[in-house]
Formats: sequence, structure tokens, C-alpha cells
Amino acid sequence: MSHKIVNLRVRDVRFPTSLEQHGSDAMHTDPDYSAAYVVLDTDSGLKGFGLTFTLGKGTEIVLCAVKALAGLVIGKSLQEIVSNFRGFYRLLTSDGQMRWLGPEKGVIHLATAAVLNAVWDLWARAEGKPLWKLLVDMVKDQMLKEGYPAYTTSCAWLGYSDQQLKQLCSDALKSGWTRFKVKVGADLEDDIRRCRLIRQMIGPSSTLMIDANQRWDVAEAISWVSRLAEVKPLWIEEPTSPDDILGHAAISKALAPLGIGVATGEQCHNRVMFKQFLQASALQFVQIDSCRLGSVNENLAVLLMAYKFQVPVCPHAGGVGLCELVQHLILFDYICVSADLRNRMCEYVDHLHEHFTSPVVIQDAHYMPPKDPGYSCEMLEESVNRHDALQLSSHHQNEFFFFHFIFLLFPFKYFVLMTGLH
Ligand SMILES: C[C@H](O)[C@@H](O)[C@@H](O)[C@H](O)C(=O)O
Ligand SMILES: [Mg+2]
Repeated sequence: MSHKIVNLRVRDVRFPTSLEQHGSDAMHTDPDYSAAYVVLDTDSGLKGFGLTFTLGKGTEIVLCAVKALAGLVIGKSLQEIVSNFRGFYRLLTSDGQMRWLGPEKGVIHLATAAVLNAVWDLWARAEGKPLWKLLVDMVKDQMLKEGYPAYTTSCAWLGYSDQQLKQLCSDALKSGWTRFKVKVGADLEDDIRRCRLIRQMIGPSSTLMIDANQRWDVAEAISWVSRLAEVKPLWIEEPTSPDDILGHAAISKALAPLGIGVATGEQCHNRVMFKQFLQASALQFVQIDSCRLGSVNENLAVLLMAYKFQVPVCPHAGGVGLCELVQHLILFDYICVSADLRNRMCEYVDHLHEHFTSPVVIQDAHYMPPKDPGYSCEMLEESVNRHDALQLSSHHQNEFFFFHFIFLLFPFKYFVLMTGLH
């Protein structure tokens, strides 16, 4: 049902609290707690109720403002509003003539709040949910539908040839990837060539990150990355020793004017280190790792700290099983902590998923929320057996003894070979 809003009523409701000095303070000595009380009527009979709080006489002015906004609301269906709620919010706050009264402050904003509160109330009633549940379910639904944004590292490992790089990159573009990470740090001229190649292929609006895996010292990191600034990387990952907090801070400071942030975390050994990185403004992207920190417990602490410092979390993944595990943590981060996707994405590497019973599902470059019970850690028994290093090494030991037995038949040659004197 679309619930078309057919009428907006607003009432001036006042409670004489000043008579007994309830609510009095140094500035407001005679407050009458009051409300501009809005009721939205719809064609379905469903109503939405909203209010804004005022102190007595001022309510009259808020009422006028609400009436002035009514024309922007009446005639709209709930469906129409919520399918572009941001647009509707802007419609109310950016009216060419009324905007002057604020903008987005004072009486006109109190009126906006009363009207929008009524719309939210209407929506929650239409869904049959208290508002908090509507909000919580909304982010869950969004994740279920769209998934969590991912970036790929699979196109540009350092050892890949340019040809391979091009092929993988064009395949990835076809599959909808828009965020790419390139390995750098071994040879500057190579890096410049490879990064230009990728940037040219992905175009200016896609996102590019670079990762040096701790290769440089601080000064070298700054000069090297400055040379790569032309390809506009969003971040440089692990520019130097993962333990060098002040070094990362210096790099962050030097690269900030170039619009390049510092990302680190895949080798950050515990939450105390993360705390110091955050306190020292030494990173602009927190890369939690599901397996380096003390599991979920310690990762949750880091997520909360990152939120406190308003630093986006972009988990490290790849390896084996890291994508499977960390997707749970980043979904929690979005639904319960950050509620923000700006500059946030989770690494994805296209290897070894086939060994897991619940492998990650990537759709249109997004992690789709896993549905199976558990933490997605279970490997296929067959894979474990096939790759069990102990079994492999006992197999190798047999070969080793056989090899030595053969040489025992030729003692002198054996001596020479074993001592390396040949
Ligand atoms: C040895 C590994 O593949 C690393 O290169 C990898 O973790 C990398 O740093 C990454 O960010 O994915
Ligand atoms: Mg890395």
C-alpha cells in the first residue's frame, strides 16, 4: 500500500509547567513545556504523529513554519518519500524561499523536525515496527540486498607480468569491480609503469590503492609515494615497519597534502598498538585482520576504537580464509557501529575459497552476507587431507631415507655430497 499523505494537521500544545517552576533554569525562567504537534493523514487511514519541543509562546511561530512546509508533504506517498528519503529531506530543508530562515537551524528546522518525525512515525507504523527496529532492520536489509563493498587485490600482485595485469584487470572490470589494489615497492620505475597502466584501464573514477608491504624507511616511503601521487592512490598500505608508529605518523603528515592516506594493520599485533596508531594520527585506514588479533574479541575492541577516532575500517583479507572470516566482522561494524560506507571496503582476493564449506559470495564487487551458521571457518575435509603438511612431510621423509640408502651403497660419494666439499 502506498499510503498517500492527504492532510497535515498541526496543533499548539502547551503545558503550564512554569506555574510551578518545573524546567526553570538560568536563562529560561518561565518555561511552559510545549509541542508543535503534527498529525499526517493518509488515504489508507494510517496516521503518522510527530512533534517538536518548544517553550510556550514560540510554538505559534513554529506552527506557522510547519504550515509553510505542509505543501511539500501533502500529496506525496510514503513509498515515494522513503524510496528517496535523502531527496525528501533536502526538499524540506532547501526550499528556495524558506531556506533563508535557517538554513537548517532555528524555527524552520524545528518545524522540519516535527514534520519528518511524523513521516518516520508513519513509516514505522506502516512496517508494524518500533522505529529502532525499523532502523536496525533497514541496514540489515540493505546488506542482505546489496552486500558490503569489496576491493580486489587479485589483479596486481607484484610478480605478475604487465600482460597478466592487463588481462586480470579487464576481466575484473567486466565483473563490476571498481576498486583495485596494486603491489608496489620493489622498483620505482616498474611501479610507475604498472600503476599508470592500471589507472588508465580503470579510469579516473575508480579507486586505486597501493601496498608496499613494509618495504621502505620513512623518508623513502614519502619520496616514493610522492612519485606515485599522479595515479591518485587512496592509500599507501604498510609503507614501512608495522611497528613504527611515529614513522607512520610522519608519512601520514607528509602525504596528506597529496590526498593520500596511510593504511596499515595486517601486521599490527594487538589492540594497544592500534590504540597508539589512532592516537598518533598515524593511519587513516584501519586494516583489521581476523587472524592476527586475538579473534573476534580483540577485533571488536579495535572496531570501537576506530569509530571513536572516526577512522574508516577496511579489513585485510585474502590469504587463506581471511575473506571468509572478516566479512562477519565488517558486517557487524556497519550494522552496529559505523553505519557508514564512505571510504570503506573490505579486501577480496580470488584464491582458495573452494576449500571452504561456506565460501564467500561476491556479487557485483560486494560481499553478500553469509547465511550459514558459524564463522565460515570450516574447510572441506578433502582439502585438509590433501594439504596436510604433516602427512606430506612423512611422505617426504620416506623419500629422504630412500635417497640416503642409495648413497650408502656409494660411501665416498655420499661423504662428499653431505659435507659439501665437492
Ligand atoms: C603475502 C601476502 O599475500 C600479502 O602480500 C598480502 O597479505 C597483502 O599485503 C594484502 O594486503 O593482501
Ligand atoms: Mg597488504
